[in-house]
Amino acid sequence: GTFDGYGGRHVPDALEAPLEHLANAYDEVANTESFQTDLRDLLETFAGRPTPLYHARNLSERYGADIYLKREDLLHGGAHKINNTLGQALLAERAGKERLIAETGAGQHGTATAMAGALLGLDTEIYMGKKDVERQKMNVFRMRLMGATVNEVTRGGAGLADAVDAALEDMAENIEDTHYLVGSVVGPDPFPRMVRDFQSVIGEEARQQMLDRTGSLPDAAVACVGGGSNAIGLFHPLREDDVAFYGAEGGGEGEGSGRHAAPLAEGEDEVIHGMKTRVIDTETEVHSVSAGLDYPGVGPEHAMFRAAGRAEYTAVTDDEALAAFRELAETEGIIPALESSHGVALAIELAEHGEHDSILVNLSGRGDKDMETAAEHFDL
Ligand SMILES: CC/C=C(/N=C/c1c(COP(=O)(O)O)cnc(C)c1O)C(=O)O
Repeated sequence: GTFDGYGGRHVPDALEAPLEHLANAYDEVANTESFQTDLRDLLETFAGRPTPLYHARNLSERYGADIYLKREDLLHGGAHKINNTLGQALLAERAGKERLIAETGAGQHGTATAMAGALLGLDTEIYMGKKDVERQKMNVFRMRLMGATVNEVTRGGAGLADAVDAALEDMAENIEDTHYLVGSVVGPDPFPRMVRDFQSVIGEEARQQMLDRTGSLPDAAVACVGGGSNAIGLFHPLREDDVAFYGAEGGGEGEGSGRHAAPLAEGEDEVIHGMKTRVIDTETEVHSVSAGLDYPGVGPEHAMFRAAGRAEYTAVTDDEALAAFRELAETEGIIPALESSHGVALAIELAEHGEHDSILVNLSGRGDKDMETAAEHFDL
């Protein structure tokens, strides 16, 4: 489970065996007809797949390029996270686990985990930084409404990385009856490749939809990058194609500000949360206006793509993301999540510079959860 030296399983010995067991269980079950049938049925009838590929005509006209949006914002729960939580929860159920735990920042992964837990009758506990509990209140309420316990994490920076730490500790203590449903392509093997496989439904659908709609593949694929799961889900099925990849990271308050969440564009090679990957440096304070990008590390497959020059990663600042958030709302009547707004901002920049004629953007989630934050920035 490595990606050209990135990834791996950098964990205490006590976790080696349980993770090897999970990896074997995944490899055995994931490709069986029965598992795929159950997962496909839930993705269709519970989550609402396939998601539309929307041609954003107004935005395309404004910038002189064909911009297509993959509408993961229309999924049940409002983001791509449900693709992964249904897959992992089905695995956990088959493994006889009685309890799900998860980390969350934007509360979308926490909500999607609570949905899967309620659906399959599994006890669910979500670890969420105090800072994020306060800025994603609607999602905290939704999780509790579905019977999940939301455990407010106050250690460290009370953010997403601290929630991951707390969840990893819980996993180590309760491995017998508990599955840690990791919310992005991060953590020790098998999590990055397992989450990638569950999110690849995005790129598989979008690839076929582009061919059916336009007769060809897009010149470029663009997605925001927090842990990296919606981006890798779009990129991975296209990795052999002649399609340029652009990842938009949380540039926070900008280069030199010392406050960002852009490990690929501005970090260094390090180990974090059981994986060798790119991490922001120790002098930088992890920050993003969007809770879902507010994480100091990133999936190892992206570190590999960056090192191989297969993808280009750009730090998109809070202000640039907020501007794109508002522009999409006004231009297309679609309110994106603040996370997804980073990808929209990068797509607009690419279109403006005339680098590509057709650009496919992953709209990873909707902005309902961000209304309070947006109201602090826009006096409407
Ligand atoms: C797992 C922690 C990340 C969360 N969300 C991340 C997120 C992201 C970034 O996560 P990745 O796709 O894994 O990079 C993008 N779009 C939306 C709508 C998100 O909610 C969460 O807790 O909901």
